[in-house]
Amino acid sequence: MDIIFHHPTFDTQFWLDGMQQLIPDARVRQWRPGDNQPADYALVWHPPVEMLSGHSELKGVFALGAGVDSILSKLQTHPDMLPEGVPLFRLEDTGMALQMQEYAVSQVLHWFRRFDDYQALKLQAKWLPLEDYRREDFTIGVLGAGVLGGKVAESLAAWDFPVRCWSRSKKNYPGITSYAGNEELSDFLNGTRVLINLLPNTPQTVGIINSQMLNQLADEAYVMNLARGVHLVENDLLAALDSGKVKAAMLDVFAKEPLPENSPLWKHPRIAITPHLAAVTRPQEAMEYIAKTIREIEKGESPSGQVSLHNGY
Ligand SMILES: NC(=O)c1ccc[n+]([C@@H]2O[C@H](COP(=O)([O-])OP(=O)(O)OC[C@H]3O[C@@H](n4cnc5c(N)ncnc54)[C@H](O)[C@@H]3O)[C@@H](O)[C@H]2O)c1
Ligand SMILES: O=C(O)[C@H](O)CO
Repeated sequence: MDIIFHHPTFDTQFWLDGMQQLIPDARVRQWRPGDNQPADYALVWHPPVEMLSGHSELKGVFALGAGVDSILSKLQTHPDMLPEGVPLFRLEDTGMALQMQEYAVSQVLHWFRRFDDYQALKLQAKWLPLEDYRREDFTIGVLGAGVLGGKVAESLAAWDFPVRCWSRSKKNYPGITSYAGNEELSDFLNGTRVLINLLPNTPQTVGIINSQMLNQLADEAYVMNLARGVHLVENDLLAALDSGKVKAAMLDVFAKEPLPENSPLWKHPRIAITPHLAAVTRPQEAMEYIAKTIREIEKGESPSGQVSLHNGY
C-alpha cells in the first residue's frame, strides 16, 4: 500500500514516521511536485491540484483538519482535482472536541461571572460588586450540532446552563433542546443569550451571523465564532456591539486570516481575539484515526468521516 502526504506547515517527517509505525507494511512518502506515481491513500492540506488529479486509483483522500471548505472551494475551480468516486474523509474529533470544550466553557464562564465587567472596573480602580447573572437568563445556543458542536453543547449543559442547538436534522443530546432547519431558526435564536458558532462553511451558512440573526438574540447577547470567519458579517457585529444588542464577542476565525492590522476588530474593547486555534489537529490522534479508517476501507467497510460533496461538509 502506498500513502502520500502533503501539508504546507506540519512536520512532514513526524507524520511519515508516525503513519509508517501505525501501518508497517505501507510505503509512506512525502508527495513532491512531479511525483506522478500511483498511491492508495493521500493525506493532505491545501493539496496542489496535480497531487490528486487523474489519480482515480486512490481509495481515499484524508483532509488533515475538520473543515474541508478549502478543499471543496478549490474543487469549484478545479473539478478534476478529486477524481470521480474517490472518497474524501475529514478529521472527526481526533482531540479537537476537548479543545473546543475548553475554549467555549472557559469563555462562557468568564462572561457569566462578569469578569469582563470587573476587568473594566479594575481599570478604573473601582470596587463595585455587580448583580449576579442568573443561569435562567443565560441560555446558550450552539449553531451546528455535529461532532464538535454536540460536545460543546454537552459540556455546557453539564455546567447547568440551559442549552439548545441548531442543525440540519434533530439531535437527541440529553438535556439539550434541539432545533432543526431554517423553519426553526427563529425559535432557536429567540431567547438565546450566548451564541456559539460551530457550523461548517457551505453556501448555505456563509454570512449567517448577520444583523437579522443578531437582532433576534436576547438583549446583551454574547457571540463566539469558532467555525469560520465567513460565517460572520463583521460590520453587522460591530453595529450590534455599538447599539448594545451584543455585549461582547470572542472570535477565533476571520474572513481574512491573519486578521489585517488595520481591522477595527483588534481595537474594539468588547471583542476578544485568538488566532484560529480553538481546536488544532493533534497529530497522534489524527494518525490513529486515519490508520483505523484505512484498515476499515481495506476490509470493505464504510467508515465514518466521509465528506458529502453534495452537502458540502
Ligand atoms: N476554529 C478552529 O480551530 C476549528 C477547528 C476545527 C473545526 N472548526 C470548524 O468547525 C466546523 C464544525 O466541525 P464538526 O466536526 O463539528 O462538523 P460536523 O460536520 O460534525 O457538524 C456540522 C453541523 O452543522 C450542521 N449544519 C450544516 N449545515 C447546516 C445548515 N445549512 N443548517 C443547519 N445546520 C447545518 C450539521 O447538521 C451538523 O450538526 C468545521 O467545519 C470547521 O469549519 C474550526
Ligand atoms: O478545520 C479545522 O480543522 C481547523 O479550523 C483548521 O483549519
